Amino acid sequence: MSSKRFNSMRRFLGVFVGRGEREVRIVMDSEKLGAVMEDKCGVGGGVQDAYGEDRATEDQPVTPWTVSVASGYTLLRDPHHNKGLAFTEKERDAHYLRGLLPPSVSTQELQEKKLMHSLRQYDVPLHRYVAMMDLQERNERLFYKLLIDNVEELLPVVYTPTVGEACQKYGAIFRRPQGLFISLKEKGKILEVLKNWPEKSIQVIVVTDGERILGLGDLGCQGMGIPVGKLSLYTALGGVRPSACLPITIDVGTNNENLLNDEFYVGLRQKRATGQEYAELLDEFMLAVKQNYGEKILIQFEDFANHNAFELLEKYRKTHLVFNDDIQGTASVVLAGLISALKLVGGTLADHTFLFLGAGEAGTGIAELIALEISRKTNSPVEETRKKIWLVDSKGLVVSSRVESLQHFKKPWAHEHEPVKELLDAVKAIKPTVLIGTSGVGKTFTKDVVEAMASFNAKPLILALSNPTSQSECTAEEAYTWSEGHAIFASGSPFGPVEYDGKVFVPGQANNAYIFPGFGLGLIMSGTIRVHDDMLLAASEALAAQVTEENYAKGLIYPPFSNIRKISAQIAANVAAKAYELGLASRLPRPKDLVKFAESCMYSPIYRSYL
Ligand SMILES: O=C([O-])CC(=O)C(=O)O
Ligand SMILES: [Mg+2]
Repeated sequence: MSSKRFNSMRRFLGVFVGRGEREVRIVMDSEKLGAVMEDKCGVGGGVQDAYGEDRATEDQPVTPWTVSVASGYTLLRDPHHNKGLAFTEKERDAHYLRGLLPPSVSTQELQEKKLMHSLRQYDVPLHRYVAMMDLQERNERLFYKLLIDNVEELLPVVYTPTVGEACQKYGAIFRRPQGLFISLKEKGKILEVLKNWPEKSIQVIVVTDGERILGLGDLGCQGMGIPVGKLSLYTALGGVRPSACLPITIDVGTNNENLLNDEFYVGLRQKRATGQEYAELLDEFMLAVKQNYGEKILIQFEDFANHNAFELLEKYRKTHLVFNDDIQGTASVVLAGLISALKLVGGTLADHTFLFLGAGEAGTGIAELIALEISRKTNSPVEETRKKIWLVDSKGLVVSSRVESLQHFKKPWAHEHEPVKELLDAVKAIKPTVLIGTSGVGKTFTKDVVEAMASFNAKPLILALSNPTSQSECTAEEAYTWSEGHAIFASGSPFGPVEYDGKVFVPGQANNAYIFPGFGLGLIMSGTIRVHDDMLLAASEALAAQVTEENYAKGLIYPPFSNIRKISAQIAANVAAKAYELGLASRLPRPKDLVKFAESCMYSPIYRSYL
């Protein structure tokens, strides 16, 4: 066939395939489809489509309606392949784009420059968020290139804290689905719902039921912003390709009266299902996910309320590759900060006394991992090492006289002590060297609390972890001012540098965003089938090792996010190494240099040539 004739055929060869009433047009391009790529990392792999994207593998054939090789106007509307003005002259000829674009040809760098310029025109953070979501829906590679190259500036836009406001207003800003909504209406049909998602080679799912979105409480179905944001970070920070990431929101109703009465609310208008009804939906979901994507699919639980978070993790960690970011990711990032802080405060972890405000997923998760690390390092039983760790909840210090009425996850922390109601009194009684806020309640580290910490510690370690910024236990400025410049401070939401007494302090961001992208990459690239607590310790150690003398000099206990891909590769390598050591990694033979391997697996957002 002459190439001219072939080209015109390619343009018009619309093949209709369908299942049931569903029909989708596929444009066949036999010249370019089918270059088999080595499935090197398990992160990409499979067959490349006409534009070099990774598609189905032999194990996971593409169902007919998902192959779409676009050209012309459709190509400009396809966010996975669109390059906008960066289509070259030759590409414009080859893909029927002539006349559909203005004459100027741009580079990806120039596009970035223009976008950063226009983003900076918006004063309202939510407007920047919406602009970034629009970009993601228009030109995915440019979105990731921009995010990777400007990570410190854009993380607070697509992630915490702005994503919190986006969830609160999700009904008003919803445009197009960025993930799957699985509600009680889909009970009995979840496997079918999963098949509706256009991408088939999914490697990581972030799922929420919206009951505890950051420190903002029950946002029901509007919690979708969280899985979407977390998975953007999986790609930007951890290098997992976007088409392998699936955000899911499970909607079992909401107890948030404001949302139930909001005419723009997008979720089910009913009170939350609980008990057996909830458990059955989750069971069906977990089963369907494994059935559809196989044993090695990573499921990250995010922002579930305490009672469900612990139960789901406990239940499914034996049968699935599951990771709870709020319990385990937060624990790992905080432990990393504590390990690196030892360089500034001296001693070993075992020499310190820890007091938490907040005894939920984050608080008890961190406490348990600290106890485990000390137990490993000192060869003492974890029941012993827990004794230097104290928790305060809404009723006061967690003590043994309260044990009967405590939720099960608080019981291990009910030590012998007389009852103490207020945080300030607990600080004075316990005299902790480290104070950690995980209660989701803002402004609880008062001037008195911080002053008390500074009165018996030369360098009090203060971590205000609750998100978003409005829920932070104190601000960076408050911590430095009230401790007269002595505090070592880090927070879950970002704060800018603070000048106190002629010195500039740079607060670190103790956010699980440091951990989960690299952690997930490590699991995926090694084909790990179960998460083990020792992998969390391995991730913490890798992160702590990335803090430099220059960072310490500024009071930082975390490395800057600008190096995050390098850091993620180190975390991934340490996690994978531990998985191999524990016999939980299925990719054999083990790659020799795991750091290099992790780097080689990472998705690059640089445009590909379509010629
Ligand atoms: O999303 C974040 O910034 C950290 C986190 O997991 C939470 O606060 O629930
Ligand atoms: Mg979370």
